[in-house]
Amino acid sequence: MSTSSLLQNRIAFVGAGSMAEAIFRGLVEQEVANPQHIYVTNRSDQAKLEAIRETYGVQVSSDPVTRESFIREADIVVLCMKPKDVETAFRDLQPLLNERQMLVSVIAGLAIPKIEALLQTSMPIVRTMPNTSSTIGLGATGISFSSSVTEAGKQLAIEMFEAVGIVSVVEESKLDVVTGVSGSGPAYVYYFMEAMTKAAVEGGLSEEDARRLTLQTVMGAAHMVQHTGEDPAELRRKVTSPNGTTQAAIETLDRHQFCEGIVRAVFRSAERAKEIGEQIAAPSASK
Ligand SMILES: NC(=O)C1=CN([C@@H]2O[C@H](COP(=O)(O)OP(=O)(O)OC[C@H]3O[C@@H](n4cnc5c(N)ncnc54)[C@H](OP(=O)(O)O)[C@@H]3O)[C@@H](O)[C@H]2O)C=CC1
Ligand SMILES: O=C(O)[C@@H]1CCC=N1
Repeated sequence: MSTSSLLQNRIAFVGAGSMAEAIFRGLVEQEVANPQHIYVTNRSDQAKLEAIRETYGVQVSSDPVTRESFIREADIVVLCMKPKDVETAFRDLQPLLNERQMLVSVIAGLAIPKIEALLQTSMPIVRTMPNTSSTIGLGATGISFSSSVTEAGKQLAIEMFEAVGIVSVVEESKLDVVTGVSGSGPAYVYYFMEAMTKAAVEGGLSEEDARRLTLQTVMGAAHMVQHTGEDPAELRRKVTSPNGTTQAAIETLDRHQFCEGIVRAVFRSAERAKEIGEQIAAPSASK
């Protein structure tokens, strides 16, 4: 029997896409929240909501009246829409919110002061950057808090994201870097896997062998870092015999600026998060 304090809370998800589903799935499967106290709403995709209700036993609605009462009654409101939909969504949300509620945002780049300005509120706000691996409980989430979040509120938010993986509490100014590292990060690993598989097939392996060998290599390497506690650099050294095959491969990666490419990608993602946040209009510009 779970003793989670989240169990006492009503949680409304505004947006029912991949990030929202990853989070409420974790809450339901880990039994840290009561499915009957989880409300899921979206803009228009009723079929998606029905599928969610059937799968997770949570309450769903895109009917405006029910949706409004879900949000008004919630203790925690989780903002899970795309940045491009923020202005419209926030306009509808603003009259439904009150200062005893806590807001949790997963929206890339959208800073806490901007959320406060758009919603004209000083209610407690938790800004997060999760990733899609939360779907299978292996998420990595960066989290930060507005000054009005209480210690109990912080614990609730941490508990929410620990239900789907690990959590690092960081200063808000660091959340864009978190976006570059772990928010977008799964895509870099998938891209690397695509390249490995392509090379394997070009080298004459079957698609199936190429995929199996690539997957096990990535999983094995990640588990080695976790289980041995050794630095990736040290583990790499153990694979790399002097003047052997791995050394030849790493030298080739270096000639193609592999490391620099990754570093630049992380910072470009972080920069893009900031741009996206800045492009969401301030209240005066949206009127
Ligand atoms: N995907 C990722 O890897 C990550 C995403 N994020 C952030 O998570 C957020 C959501 O991304 P993701 O889940 O991928 O997006 P999806 O497109 O999968 O889902 C977006 C959801 O928002 C709903 N929505 C749109 N407008 C409104 C509105 N006005 N009111 C209520 N609901 C609305 C959509 O409803 P409908 O379908 O009915 O239109 C849909 O359910 C983004 O802000 C993104 O920056 C953060 C970390 C990682
Ligand atoms: O690509 C994006 O904008 C979102 C945010 C982090 C991961 N995906």
